[in-house]
Amino acid sequence: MPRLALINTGGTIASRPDPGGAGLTPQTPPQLQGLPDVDVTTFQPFTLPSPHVTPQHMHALRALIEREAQHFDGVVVTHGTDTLEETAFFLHLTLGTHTPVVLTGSMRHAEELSWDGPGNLLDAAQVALHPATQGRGPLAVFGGDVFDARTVTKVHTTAVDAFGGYPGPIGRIDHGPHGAELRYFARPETRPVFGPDTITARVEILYAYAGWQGEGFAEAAARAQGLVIAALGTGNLPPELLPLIQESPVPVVIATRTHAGPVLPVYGYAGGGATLVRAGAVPASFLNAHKARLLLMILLSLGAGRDEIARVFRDGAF
Ligand SMILES: NC(=O)C[C@H](N)C(=O)O
Repeated sequence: MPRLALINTGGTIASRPDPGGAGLTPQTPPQLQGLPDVDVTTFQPFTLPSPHVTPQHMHALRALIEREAQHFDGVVVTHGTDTLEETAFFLHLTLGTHTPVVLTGSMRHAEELSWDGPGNLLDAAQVALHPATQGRGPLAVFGGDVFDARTVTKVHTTAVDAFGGYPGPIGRIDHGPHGAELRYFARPETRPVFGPDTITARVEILYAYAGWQGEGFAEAAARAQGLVIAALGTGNLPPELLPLIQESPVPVVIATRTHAGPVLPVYGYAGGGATLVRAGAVPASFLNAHKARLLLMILLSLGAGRDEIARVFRDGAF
């Protein structure tokens, strides 16, 4: 019998209206239905709405998976959708296990007619136990789409089809006359594994906008060990930011607030991406700001200096 570890962490997939409370809260972990021939062992490291999940929770989840995965053929993590992509990417960066790990959740709760928890959980379990999932690192499964942890992102606040991210899913699971059919559109890749003992570094994100004069930059640079800026377009900023980045006491990574495409240092006007890179900033490649933050936190927690940080982001070594 295939053995599956089901790790429940909270989110809407575990939520119901709180009697006497203000709204939904995580209460009851979901149960896997539809796979009677699978031996399921359940873990519950925490029960949180995902806006309460921190990198320390991700680190604890990683330790649990590293410890337990060897006893299982697949691991499914149920998680709130708001920060699911951050936990998925943290696990992508830090998990060394070869056992497939799949994250899923739901957009509707168990008392709604459109409850999408059981279907997503079944899909996630079938993906995790499928031989073609071997060697792919942590994945996210939602609405039948299978996503890479590096690119997956929540693209809708309420739709059941809430996950996307350029360039889209790397696989698809459907249920045909012969049962589950899983297809991948890309081959597995090897990836480096980063293994910090603890997550000690503080990294903050600043969000750029037309007319930003750098408000908040100095304060953030004084209390953090690294900064990520969700910049404009290909990674450009208003001119007032250029001297701040030049003199920044901490590494600055430039991501984009645009929803797809790389950060590319092409513009040479003050604050243009080429001038920011010349001033020492590091382009985040295709990572969104909150994933770039996790990578920077992990690198800083491992003691990486500016050159090593720049190399990892530049080479896409993640
Ligand atoms: N659909 C969800 O799971 C959203 C919820 N707020 C959470 O992330 O915990």
